[in-house]
Amino acid sequence: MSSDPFDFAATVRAIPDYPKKGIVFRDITTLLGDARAFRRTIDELVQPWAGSKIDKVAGIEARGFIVGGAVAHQLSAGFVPIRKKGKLPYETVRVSYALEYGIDEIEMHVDAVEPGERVILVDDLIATGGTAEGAIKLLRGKGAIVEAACFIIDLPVLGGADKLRAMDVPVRTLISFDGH
Ligand SMILES: O=P(O)(O)OC[C@H]1O[C@H](OP(=O)(O)OP(=O)(O)O)[C@H](O)[C@@H]1O
Ligand SMILES: Nc1ncnc2[nH]cnc12
Repeated sequence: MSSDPFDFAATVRAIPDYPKKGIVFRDITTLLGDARAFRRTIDELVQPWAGSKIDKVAGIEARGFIVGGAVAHQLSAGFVPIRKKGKLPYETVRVSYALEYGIDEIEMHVDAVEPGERVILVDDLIATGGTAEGAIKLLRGKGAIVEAACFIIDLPVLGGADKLRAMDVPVRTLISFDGH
């Protein structure tokens, strides 16, 4: 991997007032569509674990599937989908998580991880951390060891990364944006 600095933030598109007024939506489709940026993003996210034994990568629906699938391939690990409720076909475990307004639920197949397996959680973005916190509860509930949580984008003003660190999960992010 080359060590020249790469401006990851410049490859993410900002959409003001989407999906509602006051939110600046951080659109990663521009990063994903740029072959060099996508490659560099995945290389950079996995860098601390290159060569170490990670059993599985868990990705959160929907954008976490794209990033997590690539990370799993890169680490020669299995992939575990964590989905919004009602989407997985087999028996699941389910957890509620806080949204900005209200609550929702995410699920994982009961047999997706084995006790003691080393897992990295991946999503495109961490905001309040509610979704990732729920995913960590699902993984730990089945005995997995959550080695780290990785996100392309952090919105630090919303405190999500600090929330995960308080759960003893190391957090890796590549870009920080002010505001939300
Ligand atoms: O840290 P949080 O406050 O929990 O927010 C972060 C989550 O929000 C976004 O997903 P979204 O819920 O919009 O779902 P989508 O990927 O299916 O569009 C993002 O991809 C994360 O999964
Ligand atoms: N500002 C934002 N941009 C993209 N996805 C998000 N999920 C939560 N906040 C977001």
